[in-house]
Amino acid sequence: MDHHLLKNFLSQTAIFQDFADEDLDIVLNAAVKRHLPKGTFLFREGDPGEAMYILLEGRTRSFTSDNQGKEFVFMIGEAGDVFGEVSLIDDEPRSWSTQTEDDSSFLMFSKQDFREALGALPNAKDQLIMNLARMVRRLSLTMKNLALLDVYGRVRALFEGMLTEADGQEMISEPLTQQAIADRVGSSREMIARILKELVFGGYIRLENKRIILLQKLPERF
Ligand SMILES: Nc1ncnc2c1ncn2[C@@H]1O[C@@H]2COP(=O)(O)O[C@H]2[C@H]1O
Repeated sequence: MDHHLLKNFLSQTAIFQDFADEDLDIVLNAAVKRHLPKGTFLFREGDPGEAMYILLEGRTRSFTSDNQGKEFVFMIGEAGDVFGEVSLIDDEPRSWSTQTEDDSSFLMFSKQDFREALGALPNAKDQLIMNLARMVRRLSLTMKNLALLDVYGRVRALFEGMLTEADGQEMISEPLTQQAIADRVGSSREMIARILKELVFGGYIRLENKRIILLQKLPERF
């Protein structure tokens, strides 16, 4: 992407959407473009925060894990999402790990450039606060689902948030393994295998190359 396309891209991200043209130049001049192959860690939970990233292309997975390797995936990041600003704001370690799911490219801002750009751009702080507010809301919803829904309810909420329409069919076009579903709802692969089997048996879904086709609305309860 050249400078003009990058500016256009930034102006459509949640964090830089209302920036004046010359402010976007300041932001871009502070950034370095990085390409990271699939499976690269942007950072690991507990690392010191050295940089902030904006995803240009590709996908990321943000998660926390225990020392047995069990993971809980908080979010799948897409183009325009921001990663790593929290540690640059509060100087505390990274709150979770983020890894690329595909070959991905980013704009990277070092801690120092991030702070200088913030100082030079009066509305940057407001936008960051808005972004933090979105994070809190997202986290509240995740907590609510974990606390109040059973595993089937969390699977249903996950699927409903991922459904898209293609060729007159509702489906989840992102290929999902049973383990990936388990990691996103805080359950085990075995439990997810059981739920999927019952949903197929009940005529609610069809599985096709790790993709899920919705045949009828998922039941409230299971
Ligand atoms: N609740 C959340 N919703 C979305 N993104 C988050 C949330 N919590 C943390 N992050 C992002 O994940 C990053 C992990 O490293 P940092 O703590 O530096 O900065 C964090 C944010 O960019």
